[in-house]
Amino acid sequence: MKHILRIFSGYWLMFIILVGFTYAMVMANLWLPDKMSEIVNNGIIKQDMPAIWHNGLAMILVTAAGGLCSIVIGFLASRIATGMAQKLRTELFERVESFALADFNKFSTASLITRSTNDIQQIQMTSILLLRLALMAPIMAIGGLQKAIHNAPNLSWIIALAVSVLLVVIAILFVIAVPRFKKLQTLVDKLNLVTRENLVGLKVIRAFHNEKIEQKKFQQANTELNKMNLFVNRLMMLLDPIMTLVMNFSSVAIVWFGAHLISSGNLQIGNMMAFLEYAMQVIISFLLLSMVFIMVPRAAVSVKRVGEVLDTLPSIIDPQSPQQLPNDATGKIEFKDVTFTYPDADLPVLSSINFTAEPGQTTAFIGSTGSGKSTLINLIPRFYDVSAGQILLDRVDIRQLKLEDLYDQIGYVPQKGVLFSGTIASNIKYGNAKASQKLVEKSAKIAQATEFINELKNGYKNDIAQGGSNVSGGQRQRLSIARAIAVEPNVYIFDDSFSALDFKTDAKLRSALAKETKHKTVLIVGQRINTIMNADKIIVLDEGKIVGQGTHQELMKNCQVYQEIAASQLSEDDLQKMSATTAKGAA
Ligand SMILES: Nc1ncnc2c1ncn2[C@@H]1O[C@H](COP(=O)(O)OP(=O)(O)OP(=O)(O)O)[C@@H](O)[C@H]1O
Repeated sequence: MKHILRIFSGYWLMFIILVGFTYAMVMANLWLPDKMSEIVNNGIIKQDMPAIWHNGLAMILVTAAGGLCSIVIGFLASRIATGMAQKLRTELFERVESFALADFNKFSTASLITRSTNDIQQIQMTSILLLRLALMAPIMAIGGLQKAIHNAPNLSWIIALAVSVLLVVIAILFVIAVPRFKKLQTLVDKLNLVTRENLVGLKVIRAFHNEKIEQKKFQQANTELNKMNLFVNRLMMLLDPIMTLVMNFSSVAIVWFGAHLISSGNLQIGNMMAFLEYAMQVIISFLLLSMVFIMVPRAAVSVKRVGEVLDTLPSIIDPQSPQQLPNDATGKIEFKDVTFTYPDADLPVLSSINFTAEPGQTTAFIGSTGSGKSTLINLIPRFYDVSAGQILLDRVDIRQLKLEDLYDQIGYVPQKGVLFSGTIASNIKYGNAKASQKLVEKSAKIAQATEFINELKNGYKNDIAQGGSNVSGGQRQRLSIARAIAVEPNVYIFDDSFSALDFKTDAKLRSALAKETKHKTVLIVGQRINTIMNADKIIVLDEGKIVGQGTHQELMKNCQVYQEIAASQLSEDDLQKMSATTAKGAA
């Protein structure tokens, strides 16, 4: 709630104006029945035409003023509520953007989407309702009650009875509906999750012909949501006939008992008519107030869900007193006794990792799947922080650096090429907005992307669709590599980033890259030995531990895990050729 109040405080002036107009509108509405009473008592009964004209004209003017106030209230309420919703959405988006990967795991992606769309929509709708009704209803109820009692005190019990019946009905609805509101939002989350999974995995679903199963899953989530929506809406709809009944019975009772009072000379017709109107105003006010009471808990669920995201502080942030990298920073990376455990996991994925990646050298990582290669290199851009030990960049602990300074040093190429909607050029410049066209073209050239870019109708200005879906996997990888080169970093991280390239392109790219990265620190995760065997240093991982470090030749001699990987990937012929080369090198 503190976030809502904080954002709301920016609209205090509009709110004060809204309160003023609300007061004026209610006063206008409360003034009208008295005038009508005067028309009946003094104009119609006493046949005083000027009184009818005079009061009638005044009523028209006041009605027009009340209508005008209502329009202004509607306008201000919408401005405040939609402005608050926009601000909330922005804050939520910025907070989610600042999350470390560990923070994301606290919420599912689907839930984050529901929270920033559906939940905020819910808050917006309730805010409009609150601003329009929650202020008006109490003033109208109290004012109407006062006026009604003033006009016909003997009939006041009818209002008390009608309001009591309404309150009992609303209390029952409240108790049944409120717990369902929370469930409703969770079901929207679930539907989003199924939809998202289906859209992302569409190709796989088709290929395995699992449309029926997926449709069933979706149907189930959809039906559950539908049932809950139906239940809640039906419950709320009950209010309508009950309210009509209460209002009609109240009118009949007022006319019935009022007629008796009139015939006994204790009440004038005009006062009874005014009482009737005031009674309706009071009943409607209570009804509006109760609607607000029902809507508020529903929005409160959404406020809580949005608040949970806003209250989650990003776990990886700039240090309080950041250190500077030395002026002669070269991109040397040192892992010192690094251990890492994923949040919520029991056992470490990496333990006692010690190595140095020198500038001007390529350090490669190899190991069976799940041995921790990606996890290890993901620690360098601080996607996660180490659980123990230290990672140093040019002798400075990376946690002591400003995140911006750290990212400026790193050119990261993920396993799966990710592009953003825009153009080829905007994607290459993604990490370095100031990159000149010359640098963009040079980066594309090294990444072996020039050939296919030149074939495109608009070249570098060619559109890239959302997620890069209009380019092939290999082209996406090449553009991701160009994007990293355009940053001109000191440290390159390639997380198995060459897997979608054909043999010829791979060779050309590596040779061009070698020239560009001559003085840089290059870290490569590879699945296949022949893609990393020329590295200056190969680090062999097994179950999160380093089991070998050295060149290909050294490891072939003294690292059993490496030998096993080599035996499983290379033919007898290759191995013999390699050992001959090794022997020659040794001699
Ligand atoms: N977000 C995560 N939360 C919990 N455990 C994870 C997470 N990501 C990976 N792991 C676990 O950490 C271990 C190492 O995974 P990692 O992706 O680093 O291996 P890898 O060597 O890169 O594998 P591959 O070659 O298949 O990509 C695996 O057992 C994996 O299940």
